[in-house]
Amino acid sequence: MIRFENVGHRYGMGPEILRDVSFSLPERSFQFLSGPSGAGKTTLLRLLFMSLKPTRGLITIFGKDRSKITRAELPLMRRNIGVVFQDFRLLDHLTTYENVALPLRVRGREEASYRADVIELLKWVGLGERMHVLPPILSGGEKQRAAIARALIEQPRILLADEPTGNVDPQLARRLLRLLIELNRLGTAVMIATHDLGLMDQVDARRMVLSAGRLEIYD
Ligand SMILES: Nc1ncnc2c1ncn2[C@@H]1O[C@H](COP(=O)(O)OP(=O)(O)OP(=O)(O)O)[C@@H](O)[C@H]1O
Repeated sequence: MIRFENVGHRYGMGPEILRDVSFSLPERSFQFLSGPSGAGKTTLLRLLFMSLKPTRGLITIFGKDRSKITRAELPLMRRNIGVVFQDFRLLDHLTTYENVALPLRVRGREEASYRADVIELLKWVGLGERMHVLPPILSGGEKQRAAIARALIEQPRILLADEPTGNVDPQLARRLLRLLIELNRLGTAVMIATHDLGLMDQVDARRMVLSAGRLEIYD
């Protein structure tokens, strides 16, 4: 589904942050991405989401050469990639329901065509009772689940989550992890970037570890 071959990245004239990174992400796979702070996890996620271009190497995303994907093609390609950012990026003036529905609204879909899907997804992440609340009133864990629902509303083939359990207590972190495992069971590939060793120990999944710009994979 996605392949990196000898990918390197540097910001401007700075040092190479990622070096000779090679891996493939199969359909329906589940993996953790870890490594010390500053190791390049967010950079790797940005390359996957196509918000950065690699400075060298080859990336193939859904069968297409990344270097040949035009700006005009990006929105359509990105519908296959759900992202949960570290800071959630929910819009405070929209309700939870409206935040989750936003990607569809932006695309010009009629509300009647998606309303039931948004409600079902909100119930699935456990926010059925919170859908008319504004994000500033949600708890950290509820915001996290709202961000996950928004990332999933277009039924992406892969979900990328950057430190999804960074701001929640261990019990909530376990619940979120169960949600992501269930999502994976239903067919979506999942990549979780995290420092949290305790979280990784709860699942027997592939570990991709970045250190000093290089990637080691433990299957
Ligand atoms: N836009 C940028 N311009 C220049 N340097 C950057 C930029 N973004 C990140 N870096 C540098 O690239 C390196 C890797 O950063 P990145 O955010 O990918 O690491 P990370 O593993 O996600 O870290 P953390 O776990 O702390 O979030 C760091 O040294 C960082 O300072």
